[in-house]
Amino acid sequence: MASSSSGEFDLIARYFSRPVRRSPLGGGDDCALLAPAAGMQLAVSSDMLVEGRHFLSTVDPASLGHKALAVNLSDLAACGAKPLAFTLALALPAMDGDWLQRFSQGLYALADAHGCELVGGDTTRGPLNICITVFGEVPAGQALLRSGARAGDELWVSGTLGDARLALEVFRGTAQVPSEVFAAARARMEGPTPRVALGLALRGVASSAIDLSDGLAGDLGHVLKASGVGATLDADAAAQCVAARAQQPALLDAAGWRQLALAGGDDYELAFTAPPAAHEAVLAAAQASGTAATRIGRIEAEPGLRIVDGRGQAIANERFASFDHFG
Ligand SMILES: Nc1ncnc2c1ncn2[C@@H]1O[C@H](COP(=O)(O)OP(=O)(O)O)[C@@H](O)[C@H]1O
Ligand SMILES: Cc1ncc(C[n+]2csc(CCOP(=O)(O)OP(=O)(O)O)c2C)c(N)n1
Ligand SMILES: [Mg+2]
Repeated sequence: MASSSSGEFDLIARYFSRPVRRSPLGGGDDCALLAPAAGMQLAVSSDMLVEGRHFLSTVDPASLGHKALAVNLSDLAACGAKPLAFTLALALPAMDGDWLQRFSQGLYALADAHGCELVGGDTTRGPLNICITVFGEVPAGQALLRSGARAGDELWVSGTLGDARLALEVFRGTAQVPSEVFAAARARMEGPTPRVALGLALRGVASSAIDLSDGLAGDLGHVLKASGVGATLDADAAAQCVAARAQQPALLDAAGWRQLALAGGDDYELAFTAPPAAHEAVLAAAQASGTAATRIGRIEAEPGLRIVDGRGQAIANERFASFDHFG
């Protein structure tokens, strides 16, 4: 009907209709048109954020706009793909101009930072739900895959781990931390930084990569399975990557820090493998992209994930369960 239609299309025109420059056709027609450069493959990935499951109803809409795109760009980063464009499918409980203004601000700020254009989407009324599909490009045959890890490779992780989970536990009332620790952890939970530059720099260097959303131990399992290999993971090396630990070392015991790092979730860092001969090239890629890279283990021929402490002793009595929507 005309009245509800004009509301819907007015909303799209007002908040989600900037002109596109890099794509032949953006929103407004039945399809958008993309034109990846010659010799490039399209990398495509979707991730959805659902209120109450992926974010709290109290989150700043600008942060939500940022995070909805960030978790998707993180998948492009894991493939070594350069962001091109994205679509936005949105279910909204009501037309709230202030909310939309702030959401689109956060969304476009990250999109602009990566030269990634909004080229279309869908808008309906319903429980708050945001689904983005990103499109990137990567030279044919050069995408970083989960299946490329080989025995003898070093295992690396970017950035920091576990801080988003720490903030979530504070929100849930199950952890208490000093206010400056909470502020930093909350920034990681609500505003993850997709490691796009690192992913690009790792093309031709890393043998495999994955982005970390459900938790390091579980996500690493996908790489091991896809590659037909196993690994030894130094849980204490990974636990050194929790930023809150540097701020407040006595907040948790060693097992607590390991739990955050290996089973926290919501990290949006890259775990990747590379042959030892590429060790210096990995460090150079990390430096060139302004991202920390920490070596946390080694790939082995024997299948399975062996989790050890800093002295190489097996950790048998700790469970590192990853996030599972139906687990
Ligand atoms: N509903 C679906 N239909 C088809 N493929 C799906 C669906 N849900 C997930 N997948 C695929 O399953 C794989 C694992 O999904 P997921 O764990 O969400 O990956 P990621 O952590 O990279 O977002 C991905 O390759 C994804 O494309
Ligand atoms: C309110 C709330 N509850 C729980 C979490 C933690 N959390 C929700 S989904 C998720 C895993 C990642 O989400 P998923 O949909 O599995 O992303 P994908 O693996 O597909 O990238 C985590 C750690 C959160 N961020 N906010
Ligand atoms: Mg997904």
